Amino acid sequence: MYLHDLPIVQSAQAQTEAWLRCRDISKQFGTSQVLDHISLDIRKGEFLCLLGPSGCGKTTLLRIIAGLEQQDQGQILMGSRDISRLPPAERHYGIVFQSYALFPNLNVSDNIAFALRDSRQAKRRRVDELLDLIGLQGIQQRYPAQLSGGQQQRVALARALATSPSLLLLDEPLSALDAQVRDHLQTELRRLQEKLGVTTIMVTHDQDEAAALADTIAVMHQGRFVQSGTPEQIYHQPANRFVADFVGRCNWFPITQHQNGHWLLAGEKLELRTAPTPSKQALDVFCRPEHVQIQSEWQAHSQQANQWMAIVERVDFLAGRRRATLSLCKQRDIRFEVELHQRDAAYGQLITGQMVCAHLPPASLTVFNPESV
Ligand SMILES: Nc1ncnc2c1ncn2[C@@H]1O[C@H](COP(=O)(O)OP(=O)(O)OP(=O)(O)O)[C@@H](O)[C@H]1O
Repeated sequence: MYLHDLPIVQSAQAQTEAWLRCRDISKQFGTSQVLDHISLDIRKGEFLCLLGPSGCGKTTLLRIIAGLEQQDQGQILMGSRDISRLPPAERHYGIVFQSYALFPNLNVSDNIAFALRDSRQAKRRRVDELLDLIGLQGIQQRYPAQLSGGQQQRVALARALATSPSLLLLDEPLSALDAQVRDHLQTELRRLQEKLGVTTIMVTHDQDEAAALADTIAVMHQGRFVQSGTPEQIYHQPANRFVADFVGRCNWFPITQHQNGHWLLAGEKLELRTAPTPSKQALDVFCRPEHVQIQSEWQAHSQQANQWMAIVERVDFLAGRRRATLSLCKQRDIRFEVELHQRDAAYGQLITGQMVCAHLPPASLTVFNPESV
């Protein structure tokens, strides 16, 4: 399947000409099909994240693009040039791996200058320029063991950028860092990528990281692309249940169809924006926690559709937000999450044991075809 065949409408920007194209790539290790006829287009200057769970084939695809692994089938094209058989060194790509992979016996300066073939003076100038770019001046003489994880990863980035590569390939470059350093480096990485305009493909299994960095996220599942789009498209219009579950927190409400055609949740009529195709089997309706609205019992408007009384069972505090688990009074085994910010009127009602009225706006509800992934 081609990314442009996938269900999300691509942005106008994404329709401009592809700079790098992977066409119908397949790869097997032994009997295991790791990449299954996948195709990918990337535009010049784009930041694309390959997002997916462990083992879905992200790194294998990145390694094939880098030339470190050979595909069984398919082509990699830069413009009209087929580079499928070109050795890695001739592709002139910069690569940063999860483990910093700095040479322990070389100092920062020599690590960064490793791939440069210039005069000693030109090398020194370039190293200074790169250290300036990544905000790490004055550590030229230090060895990797004398640097923090974040510093080592910045040096690895500087080394990858030293030869001004046409493509930057990043394999979970921030995942070994603690949360604060990772957040900071995410911002730095995006700033640097925009400043240099270097086309970038990053592998990650962290949806927040992908959302913070990417122009385009391509979600992978079992060696295939299941959806591609902007972070907002992927989050708000997931193409199927797998994507919905993978890119954020979800509520799944079981619904059944009444003989008169209405859909029911816990025995009450549920209004949906788009009615699912009639089904004998139970379906689940999907709603993000921040889309559930909470009203106090006495404020509830009796004419409003999609209201259920619910009990707050548990409340977690998350930096300015409350995330609560509730259950429907009519059917206590139907549990769901709600997320409210301090500025939301109902914030103070998310207290364990409190009875509240939960409203599920029809526009926030989606029912996926049960056959979708
Ligand atoms: N050289 C290899 N030989 C045999 N199997 C391999 C090889 N490289 C990868 N695999 C297998 O291919 C599958 C996909 O691996 P890959 O590293 O591409 O996944 P991933 O999505 O990047 O996962 P992770 O996020 O855990 O790194 C895994 O089942 C892995 O064990």
